[in-house]
Amino acid sequence: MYHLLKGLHEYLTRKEEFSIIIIGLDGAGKTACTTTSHVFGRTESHPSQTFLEKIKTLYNDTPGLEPSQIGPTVGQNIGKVSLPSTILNFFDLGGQRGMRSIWHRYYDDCHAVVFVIDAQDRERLGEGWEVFDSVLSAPQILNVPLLLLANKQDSPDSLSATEIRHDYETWDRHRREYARRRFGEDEETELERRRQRIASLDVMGISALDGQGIREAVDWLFLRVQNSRREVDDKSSKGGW
Ligand SMILES: Nc1nc2c(ncn2[C@@H]2O[C@H](COP(=O)(O)OP(=O)(O)OP(=O)(O)O)[C@@H](O)[C@H]2O)c(=O)[nH]1
Ligand SMILES: [Mg+2]
Repeated sequence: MYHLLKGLHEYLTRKEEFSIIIIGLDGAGKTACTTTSHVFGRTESHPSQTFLEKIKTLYNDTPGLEPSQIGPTVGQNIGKVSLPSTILNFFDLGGQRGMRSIWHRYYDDCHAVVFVIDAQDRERLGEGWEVFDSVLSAPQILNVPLLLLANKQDSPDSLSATEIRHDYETWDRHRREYARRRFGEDEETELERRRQRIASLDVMGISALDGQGIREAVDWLFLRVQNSRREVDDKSSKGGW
């Protein structure tokens, strides 16, 4: 009887779990972790305090670390945020060039993607957009909620979320014009698909250091993963798959 009641209680109070990956160029400010980094079985520790640590600090009451303790992520950092009905599992992936090739391994199982851009580093925006563009076009995550975060809003040199969106759209227009001159017209369906993806893209300004915008970003993720789960459930109950 005890086991039956325990099982029933666990069933009724169980939380839905979602996986969210945090990606972007090295130095964008994704990390924030005292958690361990797992590199194909090896375990290393890279303490730092930025986006992920700020989330953990705000939601889990764990204190963040000093910025001086930040180190580049090798592999991944993991953060778990427990909300009343939901658990969000964040996977912060290393953004150095050699690390980016592992991102796609997470695509199949993630429920949302966060791409962090350093809004104060104008020199690396172009490199950031090239990488962002390849993420945007990855077939496994075409229908997965995607949030672009313009980090480092505490810095007076930072571009705002609106300016960051504009910069990406300008970069994208130039890229398409260049490709058209070199290779001819893009396929219409591909163009339309990209247009829709970019039009529905949400861009938010945050500061991982002082915390501005972090709660709004987590709220956005919470709502979007719930909604896309509901859409999937609706489709499968209607035999849509
Ligand atoms: N001013 C300011 N600096 C920040 C912010 N977030 C991160 N930084 C700084 O940016 C640098 C890089 O931060 P990380 O969190 O290590 O960057 P990352 O994106 O995890 O980099 P990789 O692990 O190499 O992919 C550190 O020196 C941070 O202190 C922010 O919101 N504002
Ligand atoms: Mg990192």
